[in-house]
Amino acid sequence: MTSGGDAPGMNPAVRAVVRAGIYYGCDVFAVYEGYTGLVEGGDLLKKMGWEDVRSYLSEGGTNIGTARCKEFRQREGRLTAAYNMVINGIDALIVCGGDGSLTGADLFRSEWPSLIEELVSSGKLTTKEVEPYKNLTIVGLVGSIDNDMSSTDATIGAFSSLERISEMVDYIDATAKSHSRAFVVEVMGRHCGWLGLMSGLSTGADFIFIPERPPKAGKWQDDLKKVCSRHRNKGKRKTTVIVAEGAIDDELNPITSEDVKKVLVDLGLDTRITTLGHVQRGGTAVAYDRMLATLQGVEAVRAVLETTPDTPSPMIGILENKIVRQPLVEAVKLTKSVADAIESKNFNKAMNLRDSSFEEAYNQYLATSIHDDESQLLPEGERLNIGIVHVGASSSGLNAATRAAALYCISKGHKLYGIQNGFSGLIELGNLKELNWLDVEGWHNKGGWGV
Ligand SMILES: Nc1ncnc2c1ncn2[C@@H]1O[C@H](COP(=O)(O)OP(=O)(O)O)[C@@H](O)[C@H]1O
Ligand SMILES: O=P(O)(O)OC[C@H]1O[C@](O)(COP(=O)(O)O)[C@@H](O)[C@@H]1O
Repeated sequence: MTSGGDAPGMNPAVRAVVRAGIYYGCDVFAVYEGYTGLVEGGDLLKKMGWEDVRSYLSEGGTNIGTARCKEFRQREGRLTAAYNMVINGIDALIVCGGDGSLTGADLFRSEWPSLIEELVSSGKLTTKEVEPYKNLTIVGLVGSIDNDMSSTDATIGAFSSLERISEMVDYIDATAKSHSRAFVVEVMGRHCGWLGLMSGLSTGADFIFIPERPPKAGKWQDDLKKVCSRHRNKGKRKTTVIVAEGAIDDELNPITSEDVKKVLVDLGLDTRITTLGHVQRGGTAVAYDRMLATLQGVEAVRAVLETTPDTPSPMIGILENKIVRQPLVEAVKLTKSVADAIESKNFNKAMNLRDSSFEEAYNQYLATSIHDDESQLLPEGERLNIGIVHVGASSSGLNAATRAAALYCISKGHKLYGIQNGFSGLIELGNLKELNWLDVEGWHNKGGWGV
């Protein structure tokens, strides 16, 4: 089943589950339209063959449909769902969705014995019919563009969405640069700032607003102006500000794209708002999500086969590039504690709870966007002259890495020299070029090596 908001990679996940299930000797059913499929049953439960998922790897959205199903939130709905599962011979459920869908799945599992009992006592099913269905096995796959689930580094769809946002900001940059305009780009993510942070990092945005690190109420307007005018004074022709849809200030007041636009207009910048909306969920999955969904889909089937009534429901995650099984309930609980930390204004805790690299990524974003010209500078004696050299075949990302290194060096007072012509540049004098702030402007998305 796919449930909640669709995400690129859900189809590859379904394909992997269907094929791995068949490979391991299971009968595999697709539950169409999320939990609605379980509640309504009938044609919405369909046995799948190997061929039924052909071409799913490269298709966006979810072909088996998804929904937000009110009935499943009620015990009555879950009772009908249990009935439909038993009469179709289904004894395990793999749910690909966000924390809501996985919470529902775990509740369903914990209630299962009492639901079965009720189906027998009400005469809908006989003791013999329910005999093989004493327990329900649940496995969670996290499909969401928001990357808001704790205990996993990436959710299925998040990197595709990030890619889409970065592409769209690149497109917007053309107009921004041509007209010397400012753009406020609003991105999705519900209450999670991962898409906002990572797209800020990937597009070299001048400023970002994310819920986990809210700016000071009543002061952020001046800070935004300071940073944007500093960048303009350095010769930058465009201004990009990313606003996560859940952005707030440290008093928990929402910060909207309109609020941000007003500040930029006040600064004298010709400003437009682009709300990216559902293009962020559209299109085919990037290779990373296809790979993640496939590896995790296979692992989900294995987990179904290995789970016993005593094992906590697993959620399939990825940690430091390894596919892992995590206790689903714990992961959901941890995810909810981020929202609680924000609610109680404990923003440091919220940053730490996100995932191991969230805070680090935020600091690296700051280091490469130079929010402050002076405060990071090291004393004269500690400043270095550093060379950066590229040797071997060029690959994408070299300029982005050089830009990041240069901006970091500048913020600390080091000098970064680009060395031309590989190692031979070290031998021949005159191949050094000091990289200044404006030299690396726009290198976050330029191919080749600008040095
Ligand atoms: N606490 C719950 N109990 C039962 N079902 C739930 C619960 N939370 C969510 N669901 C089911 O999962 C569906 C998707 O949840 P939702 O929160 O909208 O999306 P997501 O899974 O992306 O977080 C809901 O429409 C509902 O059918
Ligand atoms: O498509 P809808 O119903 O307008 O929902 C929009 C929400 O869904 C998302 O795109 C994905 O969220 P979920 O994965 O939790 O469903 C959020 O970023 C956004 O807030």
